[in-house]
Amino acid sequence: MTFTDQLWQEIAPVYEVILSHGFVEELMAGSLPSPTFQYYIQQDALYLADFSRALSQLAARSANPDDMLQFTQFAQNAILVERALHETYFSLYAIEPETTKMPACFAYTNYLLATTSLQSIAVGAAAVLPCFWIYRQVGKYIYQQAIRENPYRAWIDTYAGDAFDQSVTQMLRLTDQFAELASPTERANMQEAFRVSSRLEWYFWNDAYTQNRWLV
Ligand SMILES: Cc1ncc(CN)c(N)n1
Repeated sequence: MTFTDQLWQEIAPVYEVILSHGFVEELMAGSLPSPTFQYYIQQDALYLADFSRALSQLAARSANPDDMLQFTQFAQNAILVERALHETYFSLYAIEPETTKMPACFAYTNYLLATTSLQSIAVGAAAVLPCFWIYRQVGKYIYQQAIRENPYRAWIDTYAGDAFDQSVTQMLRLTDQFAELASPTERANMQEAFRVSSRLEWYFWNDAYTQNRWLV
């Protein structure tokens, strides 16, 4: 069993509650209210800018030029590919970008930036891995079940598509390589980082579903 297989096994319960979350179920059925999706897409635009920054930090800190190139490509795609998806929905709904990060987005982006700048590259890679892997799995799961005329079809096709699939496979390979070189303590820190980000993925969808705002 690879290291990343072990990571997935540990967060399997988190993945199960993500799949049964109202946001994912309603997105799949095409019945998710558009204000819920608008909140999500506005927060996600803020998230992606920092996600890309976190990947750029991993690129800058890489000793190996191939790793540097790989992280740079991931950082670029987060802006180019996923932003194009966002722009589709921004113009469809005629909404403006949001400037305030709500609690889950705030927690998640700060966690990614802190981890990729202050921890080892291996731990930083484990922290960003759920952003790739969980989205691919959720995308494929929804793709298999969703009706064709789904208003969220562009979102579904992006995350269930081949291009995203390939980047996830590359990210998994990189993480397994880092784990091979890591000490037992560092591997434990990688597991913890993967767990925390996986939980924050759930919170991100939950904030959108509940339209959560700062209460104080
Ligand atoms: C919150 C979140 N996590 C992951 C992804 C996919 N990169 C995303 N767009 N947004």
